[in-house]
Amino acid sequence: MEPSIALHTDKYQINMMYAHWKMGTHNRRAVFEMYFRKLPFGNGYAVFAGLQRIVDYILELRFSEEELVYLQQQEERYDPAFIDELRRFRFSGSIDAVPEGTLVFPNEPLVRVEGRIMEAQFVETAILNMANYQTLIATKASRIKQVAGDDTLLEFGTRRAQEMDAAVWGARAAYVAGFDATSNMRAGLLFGIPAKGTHAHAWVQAHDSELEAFERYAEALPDGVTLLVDTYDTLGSGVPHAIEVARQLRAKGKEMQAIRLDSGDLAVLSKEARRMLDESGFPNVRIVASNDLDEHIMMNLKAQGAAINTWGVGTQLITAADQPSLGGVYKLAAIDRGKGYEPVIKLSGNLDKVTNPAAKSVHRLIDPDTGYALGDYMALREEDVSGGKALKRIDPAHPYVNSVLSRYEAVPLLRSVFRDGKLVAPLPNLEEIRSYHRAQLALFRQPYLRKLHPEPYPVSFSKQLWQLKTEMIQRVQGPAEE
Ligand SMILES: Nc1ncnc2c1ncn2[C@@H]1O[C@H](COP(=O)(O)OP(=O)(O)OP(=O)(O)O)[C@@H](O)[C@H]1O
Ligand SMILES: O=P(O)(O)OC[C@H]1O[C@H](OP(=O)(O)OP(=O)(O)O)[C@H](O)[C@@H]1O
Ligand SMILES: O=C(O)c1cccnc1
Repeated sequence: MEPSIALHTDKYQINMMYAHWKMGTHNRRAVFEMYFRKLPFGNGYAVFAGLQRIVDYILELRFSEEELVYLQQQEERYDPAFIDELRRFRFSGSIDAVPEGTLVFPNEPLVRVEGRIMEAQFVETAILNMANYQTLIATKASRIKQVAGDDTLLEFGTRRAQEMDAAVWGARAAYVAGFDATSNMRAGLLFGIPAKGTHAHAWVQAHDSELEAFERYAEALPDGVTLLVDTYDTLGSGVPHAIEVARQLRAKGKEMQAIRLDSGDLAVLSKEARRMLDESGFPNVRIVASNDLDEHIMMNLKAQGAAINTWGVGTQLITAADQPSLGGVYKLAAIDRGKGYEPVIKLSGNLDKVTNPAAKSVHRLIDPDTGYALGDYMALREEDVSGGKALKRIDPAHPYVNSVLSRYEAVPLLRSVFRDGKLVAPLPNLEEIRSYHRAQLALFRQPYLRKLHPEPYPVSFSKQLWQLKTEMIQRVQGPAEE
């Protein structure tokens, strides 16, 4: 039994919603922004993903009778009139977000939610849940894609994924970042991702001999068959038997597509298998490799001259094994308590955790001569950044480092998704997102993209944003003593 998704939230959101309602402040307008503070995997960029699911969630957001009954049973003993308020609850606010597939950087607002505080606060948990996971997996997939280059990438992670949602949305995030197909049929059906598969060791084990298993498989699925050759002895029996079946197929006018290696030294085995296939007249039979692969092992295998054309990547990708979470946060930036928006700030002993006040914009500044991105620029939302006037750029970590830029094109990263509860326009489809992502990569010089020790990409503040932040910090802290 799956109730609706409205209670996919932390209880404290309901409690804050209730307290606002009780105090009569629930209709105050507020602006929240989602961002992350630190890039995952030591990468130089992240790939934003998760917006499609956020949009689906917002469109569906309403409390079912079952959920309302459950709320009434809580120890908080919410007022029945509040339960009635929730019965009418719909998201009526506005959302601006960075398109999926965009390369994004620390501290930039990626999703901005504006509306009645009881709505804008409430959606925090679900938005973070979706954007954090999908952005993490898209970023991991992008690193793997960098190593794979033009080789084919298959997403094999479902069996090791953190349950069903992670499997399908992770498969989608991987596809956004350049994977070519997934083994998950449901992801194929839901999102139109090409679905591909070979066979398991069990198929071979279920027959009296490996050759018989291969023959039967090729008989059943003669078009584009891939045979798993490592059940018993990869070079001693698996590859020779696959070659024999490739010959039988050719006699019937068909071509075997590939063999798959799933254990042992993938460099040595792939090179030797390649030689055997080539010498037998099958230079077009591809070699698929799998076995706990990630971008590091793949790079190593390439350095060893492995003859692998297709990479099946599961566990390490779908669980983001080397960094299993992205620390995206959702923070209040401004609130209207009756006199228009007031910016708010949160201080912290940890300076990285001090928030950036006010509703903000973020623009990508492009060099009109080269077409390359020069840096991103965060400003107050009402500042005009498009006008082509000289921009003073302040490095927020080192404010004494500032520069003025006069020749640039400014591309706003946040695009309108919902206005007053209505979806502004349909989101791009998955193929459009993939090609947009490729175009995004092409905007960046290689030093920002390299996997190891990338050059930090500059994200600067406008003078007004910097002044507001410093003034607010001083105001909250009080005057410094001499
Ligand atoms: N030439 C290579 N260089 C670096 N890493 C490799 C090489 N060949 C395989 N690997 C990786 O090393 C790890 C080896 O795993 P392990 O030795 O446990 O596999 P295996 O014993 O051969 O196979 P399995 O345990 O699945 O039967 C895997 O992650 C694999 O992708
Ligand atoms: O290794 P991954 O990147 O997660 O890719 C998926 C793995 O799933 C299958 O293995 P299986 O579940 O049969 O387990 P095993 O090969 O590890 O024994 C397949 O043979 C791959 O090795
Ligand atoms: O199709 C395959 O070869 C496959 C699918 C999922 C996991 N491992 C392998």
